[in-house]
Amino acid sequence: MSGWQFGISDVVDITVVAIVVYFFLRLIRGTRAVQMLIGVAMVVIVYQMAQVFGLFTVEWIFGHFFSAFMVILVVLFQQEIRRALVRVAVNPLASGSTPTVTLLDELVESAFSLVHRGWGGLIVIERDTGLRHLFESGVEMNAPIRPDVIQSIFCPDAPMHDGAVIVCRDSRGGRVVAARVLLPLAQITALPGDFGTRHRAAVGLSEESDALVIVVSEERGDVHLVEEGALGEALNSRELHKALENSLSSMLNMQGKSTDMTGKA
Ligand SMILES: Nc1ncnc2c1ncn2[C@@H]1O[C@H](COP(=O)(O)OP(=O)(O)OP(=O)(O)O)[C@@H](O)[C@H]1O
Repeated sequence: MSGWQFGISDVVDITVVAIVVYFFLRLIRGTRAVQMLIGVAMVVIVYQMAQVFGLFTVEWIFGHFFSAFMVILVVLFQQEIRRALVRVAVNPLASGSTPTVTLLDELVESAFSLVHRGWGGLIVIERDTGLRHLFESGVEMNAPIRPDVIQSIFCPDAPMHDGAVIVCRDSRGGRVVAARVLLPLAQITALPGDFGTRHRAAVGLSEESDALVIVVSEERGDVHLVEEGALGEALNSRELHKALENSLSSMLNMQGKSTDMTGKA
């Protein structure tokens, strides 16, 4: 013990482990992975006790269980691992542009133009997590984000009204870069029973990425903003504008950029 030295590399070591544990716990908080983790912990405890008390057969069985442990962990936590990797693989170009007042206005007007027509819609706003892998399920396009464009996509008679549109920010505000995109669905238990697949798709994508999703309900005629796997309250246009502004400016994490969004000098 006397020869033990605590150096800068130990501080870095402990800090990195603490950060990894913190993000892991944050990632699995409130998910079924917590129950699975408790189950795994119980198996480990039983194995340790079998070793201490010399229970040969139990130790043998659990020893074989642990030889396949890594495979079991990957299978059990595949959803969480996928979500973590997608979040780590952030899009380095996405945060290069500022959401302008025009983008916020256009998003809000587009969503409520669907409400006024009694149509449903899903508008995904890409943030740091790249969503290009989802484009394959839909149709790539390059159109300005405007109420008439969004209406022409989500009109129930239009061939591309099913699925979601994806909006990317650019120097002029934002562009619709894909339509008719299929999103991953959240677990059926993630939402109250009166919400259907449109809302489940919004929650599903926001569980595995940092995208913001505006859901316009065809049935109820209300608008929700979905972020980090949580479906917020129904919002009016002012509330939606405020919520988008908050979420997009917190993503940029730069005070000065909110000036651009509000348009105030
Ligand atoms: N995986 C998915 N990805 C993207 N969009 C989807 C997905 N699944 C369903 N949708 C969209 O949701 C529509 C069906 O919505 P549904 O009525 O089942 O859900 P809902 O949540 O009750 O919505 P609403 O309140 O608008 O009725 C489909 O026509 C399709 O456009």
